Amino acid sequence: MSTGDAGTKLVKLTEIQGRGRALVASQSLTAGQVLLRDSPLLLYSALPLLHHHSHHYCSNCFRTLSSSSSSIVSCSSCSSHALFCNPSCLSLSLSSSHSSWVCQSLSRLRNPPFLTRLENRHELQIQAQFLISAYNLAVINPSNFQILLSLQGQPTDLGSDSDSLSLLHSLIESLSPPQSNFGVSLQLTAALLAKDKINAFGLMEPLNSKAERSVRAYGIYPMASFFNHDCLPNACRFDYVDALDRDYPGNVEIIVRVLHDVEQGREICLSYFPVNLKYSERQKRLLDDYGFVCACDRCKVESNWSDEEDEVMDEDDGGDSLDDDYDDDLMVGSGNENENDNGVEGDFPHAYFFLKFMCQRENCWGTLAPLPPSEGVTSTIMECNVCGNLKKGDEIDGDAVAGSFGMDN
Ligand SMILES: C[S@@+](CC[C@H](N)C(=O)[O-])C[C@H]1O[C@@H](n2cnc3c(N)ncnc32)[C@H](O)[C@@H]1O
Repeated sequence: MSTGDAGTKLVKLTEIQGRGRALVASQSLTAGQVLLRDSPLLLYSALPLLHHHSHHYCSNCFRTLSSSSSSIVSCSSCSSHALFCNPSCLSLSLSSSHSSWVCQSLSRLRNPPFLTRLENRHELQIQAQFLISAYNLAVINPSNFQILLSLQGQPTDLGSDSDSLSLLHSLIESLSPPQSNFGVSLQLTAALLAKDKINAFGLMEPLNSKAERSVRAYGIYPMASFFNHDCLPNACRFDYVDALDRDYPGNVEIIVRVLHDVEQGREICLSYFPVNLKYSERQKRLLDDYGFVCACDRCKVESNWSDEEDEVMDEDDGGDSLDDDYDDDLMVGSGNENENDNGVEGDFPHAYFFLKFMCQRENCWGTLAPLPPSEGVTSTIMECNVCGNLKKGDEIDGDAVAGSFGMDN
């Protein structure tokens, strides 16, 4: 686990009543500042077991393999199912994520009778790959496995799908995981799946011509797992999968940056999904997937909205979008008596957040954060954490944004 500046912890772990463990700023932070760089405890593929993709990734670092590269090597046992950028990725992986048990287990899952049980069940195939990585971690790195077990998530968080749990556990048992101090049990499998459900981050495919980005791999990050959720977050996370041109050593690290200045002692929160989702959807996802009722400032305001107002968030393109007309109606001075000092209507005080921090590219819905400050001076360039777009961010008054309702400055 690593934090932003060399040797300096910019966030500290604390306990907040009703929210569990949380990360708070241990000093004041400047907009765009990197407060955390985190490497995964474990990583696993988001692709189905038998995928027919035109391109492949390194099974160790998940970098795209270029067909013209002469350094690509494969696992001698499962050959083209596990390719690696170069011999060092291969040798690292053979003693860690692609141990002989993982290799044999994935090979068995790709064939009957295992595959038959998982056929057309994409989600179960991904969960099976997670469980193989997790039971492998228990053997190759017991202390990291212990950290995984200490993360939030109890079997009860899995909901009522006991059939999937039984199926996945019986698959794992029949793959005979190697002996570890933790054993193999239905309770452990259920606990692991709950940790995964609550804490996994998706590493996205870089945006290409497709309108939607897909997930390439999932990772569980020891420190980033402590960020709580807010529907108007003050930080967002970036990954730079396949990036070549950055000061960025790992392909699978995640980097968290603050959106605006944050004072010492403030909790740092991410949004667990795109910020444009409407109130009812956010509440449902947070309750179903994360087991809590969100009472953030934005939810308090939107809980008073009528169904029609909430629905407007979901109109246009048939998606979960804040449509352009809606922006105009609510943001430009309309002479409404509920306007506050910033010219923002009283029933939509977070309008500035959307203008300043939501990517306006079609179907993107990413969050914009300033590039890291240089010598303490905030950058005027905003970077989208989904599409990577860079845009000049000074058209909107930053003080008005920070001063608007629900934002900590
Ligand atoms: C990724 S973990 C975050 C760290 C967690 N608080 C812990 O103690 O490890 C997600 C869990 O934190 C809790 N949580 C996150 N955001 C919250 C919020 N805004 N209000 C209450 N609980 C929250 C929920 O239990 C959720 O399932």
